[in-house]
Formats: sequence, C-alpha cells, structure tokens
Amino acid sequence: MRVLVVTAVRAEADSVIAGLSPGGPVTTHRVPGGDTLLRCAGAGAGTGAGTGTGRSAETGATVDVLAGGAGPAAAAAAAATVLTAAATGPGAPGYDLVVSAGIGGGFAGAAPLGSIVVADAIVAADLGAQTPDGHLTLEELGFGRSAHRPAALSKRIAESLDAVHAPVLTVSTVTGTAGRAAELTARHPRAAAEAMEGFGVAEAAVRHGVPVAEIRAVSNAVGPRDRASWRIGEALEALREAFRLLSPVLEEEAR
Ligand SMILES: O=C(O)c1cccc(C(=O)CC[C@H]2O[C@@H](n3cnc4c(=O)[nH]cnc43)[C@H](O)[C@@H]2O)c1
Repeated sequence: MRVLVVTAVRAEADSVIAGLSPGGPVTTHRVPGGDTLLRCAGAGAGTGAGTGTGRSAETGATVDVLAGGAGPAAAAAAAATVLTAAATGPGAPGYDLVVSAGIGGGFAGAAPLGSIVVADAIVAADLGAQTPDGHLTLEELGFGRSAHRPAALSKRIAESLDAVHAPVLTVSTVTGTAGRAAELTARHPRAAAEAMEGFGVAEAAVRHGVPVAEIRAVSNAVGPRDRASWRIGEALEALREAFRLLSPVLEEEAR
C-alpha cells in the first residue's frame, strides 16, 4: 500500500514521520515543483509497532510525506504534482490513499486543544458567494462542489486514534473573530475543526481516483485571534502519536 501524506509545513511532516517510523529509515526526494518528499519505507519499520518484529517494505505500507505549503491552492498543486508523477509511466504504482494532515483550529465544545479530529467530511467553507441572505455554496450556485466525503477507511482511522469523527472545514483565512466562528458554526453545526489544506488535497486526490482522508491535531481554538495561546508543540506531539497509532492500521490495509 502506498500512502501520500500532505502537510503544510516541514514541522508537521517531521511529526508524521516521527510517528510512523521512529528511528526508521527516511529518504529525502526532490519532486517536480521543488517541494521535498520524505519517504518512510514500511510504516512501522524500526519499531515493530510493539510486536518485536521488524516490518519490511514488501509487507508494510510505504508512506511519502510532502510539506506542500499552506492554503488550499498550494496544497492542491503540490498534491496533484506528486500524484501525477507517481502515476506516470509504465507500471507506475501511483498511490492508494492520500491524507491531508497537520495542526488545526478546534471549534468550541467539539475539539479541545491537543485532540485529534478525523474528517467525516472535508468542506470548503469559504468557497462560494456572499449574498445579503448569506453564503451560497458552489452546489447552490450550480458550478461545482464544496465538500468531499473521505474514504470509508476514515471511520476506522478515527476509531483507532480515539479521535473526533466530524467535518473539518478548509478556509483560506484563519478565523480570527467570534463573529466569524459563530457564522461558520451556524452553517456547519457538526464541524469540529478548521484548517487550510484539506479541500485542496481532496480535489487533487479525487482527480486521480485516489481515496482521501484528513487528520488534524488541534493547536488552537477557532475564534478571536490570540496567537500566544496556540499550543503548537502539544499539537505536533499529538500528531506524532496519531501517526504512531495509524501505522498498524496502514499495515493491516496493506495486507
Ligand atoms: O510556528 C511553528 O512552529 C509552526 C509549526 C507547525 C505548524 C505551524 C503552522 O502555522 C501551520 C499552519 C497550518 O496550520 C493550520 N491551522 C492551524 N490552526 C488553524 C486555524 O485556527 N485555522 C485554520 N488553519 C489552522 C493550517 O492548515 C495552516 O496551514 C507553525
């Protein structure tokens, strides 16, 4: 099984790798467009994931981790570039799963700091049109989609990580006021988190016919901007732990 994980920044990619393969072999590859891909051959390699047995790249999942930049456009472009390169040429293996991952904001009452949210919907919350009567989605405008349903596997991932399984919103602008948070909650009452890349990654994955998932570790509350209260270190540690727990799930899927 080949998995592509797309993060925004390198610190998130490093947490993912540290969870999947602590001390295991990681190789670095330059990809078209100039981004760096970290390849961790055989998720769980180097740990035995508690079993005491090493896992080979033949039986395990091969996971590539790409820090593709912040925001939906950068994420879509980076993911699409790597997906295309992986699927080009005779016998090119392509990917079996794409995961958008990183830190994110948590909605009050749904996802506290340090918790993990696995998306049951990936929603482009600010894509559409503003009208005097409120927001119109692309579906309502009649020219596109503003949400993706993640892979069936996402429910199993959420259970394995003991995570909140709820919609994750993709926004181009980090929410910074109580009013905006309330507006998003009114439009998406089940939303547990917001971040900036999921929908872009999903658009790329869907074009390649590859299932997608999104995993977010909550670093801050969605609401009035208070950067000093962000707990990025704790969230990166929660992200690392989430991918440690995910490793055997991917291994099982690979069998
Ligand atoms: O400053 C650092 O050390 C640092 C380390 C890791 C990540 C960062 C980021 O700023 C990542 C940006 C990334 O985070 C997502 N994010 C986090 N909170 C929110 C939010 O409340 N609303 C929307 N997005 C959020 C987002 O996906 C960014 O691309 C810094």
